[in-house]
Amino acid sequence: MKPASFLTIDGPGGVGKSTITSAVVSRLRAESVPALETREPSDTPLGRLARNGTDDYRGMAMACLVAADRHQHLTHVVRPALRRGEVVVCDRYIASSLVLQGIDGLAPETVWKLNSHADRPDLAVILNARVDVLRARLKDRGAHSRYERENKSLQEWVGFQEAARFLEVVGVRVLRLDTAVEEPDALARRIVEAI
Ligand SMILES: Nc1ncnc2c1ncn2[C@@H]1O[C@H](COP(=O)(O)OP(=O)(O)OP(=O)(O)O)[C@@H](O)[C@H]1O
Ligand SMILES: Cc1cn([C@H]2C[C@H](O)[C@@H](COP(=O)(O)O)O2)c(=O)[nH]c1=O
Repeated sequence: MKPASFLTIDGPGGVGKSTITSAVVSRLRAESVPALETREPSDTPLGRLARNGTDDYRGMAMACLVAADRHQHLTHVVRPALRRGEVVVCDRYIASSLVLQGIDGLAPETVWKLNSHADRPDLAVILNARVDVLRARLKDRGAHSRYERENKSLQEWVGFQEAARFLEVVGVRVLRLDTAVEEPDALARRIVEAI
């Protein structure tokens, strides 16, 4: 199997995506593997509009906004880094669209079609954790968005299990990890081993 160079990390709000993305990148760099840490929505004006706009944009409008940002991100950040030979580790990608835009009422097939020109990850990591753990982490840390404020942890927990199956059916390699039972460093080690 070819080593994964485009790695995405998705899962419910508060599951530990940002923590584990950083831990994976640190571990890769410690092993002298050049790695880029990035995220979606991206840190561009379009990405900021999506990240800060979850109260203003819903359904198809939000799905199009995050898909447009995804293309901007792929063109200006992800593909150039891959061409330089870096491993790209992206906090949130298409699985988040399948689940969150799904919660807004879109069918997975619609979201997938909208993202049909977006690069497929070499490895899609899907993090999950028991709903009580997700809720406790969000309560401690505070909500980042409408999805987290509206107490959607159960829907996200189910949604990411379904998204993992959907991605496997369309041929994406998926790694499922439970962040309620392992510490971030142990999870990062398992992800780097899977690369
Ligand atoms: N494996 C883990 N074990 C214990 N606590 C964790 C673990 N991973 C993350 N946490 C804690 O859970 C909280 C949420 O983590 P983090 O912000 O990385 O989640 P996230 O999935 O990126 O959230 P969001 O979707 O809101 O961006 C943080 O306080 C973090 O320290
Ligand atoms: C990639 C992606 C993101 N979103 C939304 C979900 C959140 O409200 C923000 C991201 O913020 P977080 O701190 O990472 O939780 O963007 C979305 O709705 N769909 C997507 O595909």
